[in-house]
Amino acid sequence: MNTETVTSYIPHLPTPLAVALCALPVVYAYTSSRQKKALPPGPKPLPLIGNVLDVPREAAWKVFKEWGHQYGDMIFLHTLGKPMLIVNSADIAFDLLDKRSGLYSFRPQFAMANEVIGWKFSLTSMDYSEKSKRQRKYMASYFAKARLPDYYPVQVREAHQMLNEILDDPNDYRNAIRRNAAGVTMMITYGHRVKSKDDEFIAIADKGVATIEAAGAVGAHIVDFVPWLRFIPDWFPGAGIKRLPPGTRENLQAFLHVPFDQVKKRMAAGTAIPCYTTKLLEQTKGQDDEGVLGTAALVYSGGMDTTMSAIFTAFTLIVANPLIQARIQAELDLVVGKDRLPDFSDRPRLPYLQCVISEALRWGASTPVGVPHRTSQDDVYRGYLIPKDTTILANQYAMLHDERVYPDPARFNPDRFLEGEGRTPQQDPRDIAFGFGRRICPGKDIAENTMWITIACMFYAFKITSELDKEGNPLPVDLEYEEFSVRHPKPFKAIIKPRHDTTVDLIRAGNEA
Ligand code: HEM
Repeated sequence: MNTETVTSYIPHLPTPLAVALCALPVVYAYTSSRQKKALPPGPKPLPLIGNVLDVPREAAWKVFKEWGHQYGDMIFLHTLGKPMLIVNSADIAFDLLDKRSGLYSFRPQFAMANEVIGWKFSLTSMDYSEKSKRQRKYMASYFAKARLPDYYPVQVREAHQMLNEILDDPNDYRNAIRRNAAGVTMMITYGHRVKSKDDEFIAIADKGVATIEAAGAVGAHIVDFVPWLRFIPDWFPGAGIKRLPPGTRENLQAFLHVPFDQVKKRMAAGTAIPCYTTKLLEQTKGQDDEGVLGTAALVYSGGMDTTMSAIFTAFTLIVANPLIQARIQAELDLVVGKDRLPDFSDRPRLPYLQCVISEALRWGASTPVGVPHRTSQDDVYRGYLIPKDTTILANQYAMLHDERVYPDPARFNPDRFLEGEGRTPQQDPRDIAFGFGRRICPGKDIAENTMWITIACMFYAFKITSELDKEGNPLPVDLEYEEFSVRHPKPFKAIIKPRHDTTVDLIRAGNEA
């Protein structure tokens, strides 16, 4: 399954906007005591159907950003008996989701995805609780900053293999980049080496991740609003309301169990490669296999498509801006020299490349509305009531393209983050792009490292341009996105050539090391 077709339903980001798009809307009813406080502004709801017709079906984050000019940075919508607050500014997101995270760390619940298909195992769909805290701890300990150097060798090896694959078939560069990211994920999670893009475990994982598609627009199913309907057996007349494409549940179960069971077998045989799953199984001593299995699957389902999106944004923008590419390469040549490929030890001496990575995370806004949060109690903020059970959409796209914070936001300009010589770098986009508070992305640093080594190796080794016109000039790169809950820049044909005579030998030698 091609990832691009899967992105709209990545379970990590369960098409949150669909909440506002579905049938059976009911305008939220407020108790008289709450009515004393005003709700934040927003488009006027219609009787019965609330704001359902107001919410655009495509790239709603862009429209929400525009609405900000009319309603401000907090926009309230009435949908399906579930109120929704769109937050357009980072300052408000920090105030609510970080500083008041005790009230803002639940998740909205979607019965079709969670109960009927089976995604309730996923930390992303769990309310803040002892269970979710425990699972976050598993991930936080394994992906803690101090442990990240342990994973450098895997990330470097996979990046080197990617360079070889691109040398062999430059036209298939996207699959080489994808195999590289999948290779890192599978090795770190299950100790499984991905040798080719046709790897069996990747096929199982992709099919598993794709099962969330069966939820359609999450919220588009009646079980999302009448959750007890999920208990009706499939044979019961009318149970078609929750019928799934054949194989959906099985594919999800295979994704959860096949790689996990293999690790267990290898552990029993003493042949397991140390990885997330072995470490957590040893640590939990059979007391929480479900938590280990679920969080292991989340490393793939939550981390793959998002990391790919960020890498492809950086790749596309660097190719689209030849001067930026030349600057990256000049910096790499100076620091790395001509006799080896880049390594993590070079990173502190490559400040411009770091600015490019940060700017790609900003510009691409991979997860434009993050993963929705939900309030566990009523709150009052800036004089407005934010009722209990309000779904909070942090509009990261609007925050990362906020002209008050990032002047000329549509321009890809890594210089915004340069330090020194009297400069004041603009707000670090990593504080926004990975979410907020108690639910902040636990994979943010490992994701950035995979992105960094991939881009460093790619542009150290290759000069990359877009297709040429008849006069031999590069054609402009299409900078449009496929707009899903994980956004991807559109694929384009690139011309990829080794930069120096010696580069081919370096790449081939890198693969053998
Ligand atoms: C560039 C890559 C990535 C981006 C942009 C990204 C973004 C995000 C965002 C915005 C959230 C929601 C945070 C919130 O609720 O406020 C999130 C949650 C999460 N991410 Fe990532 N992520 C990336 C990579 C990864 C990786 C590599 C992993 C696994 C190692 C991962 C695992 C998770 C998990 C498990 C959650 C749910 C946390 C929870 O619900 O408590 N992500 N991510």
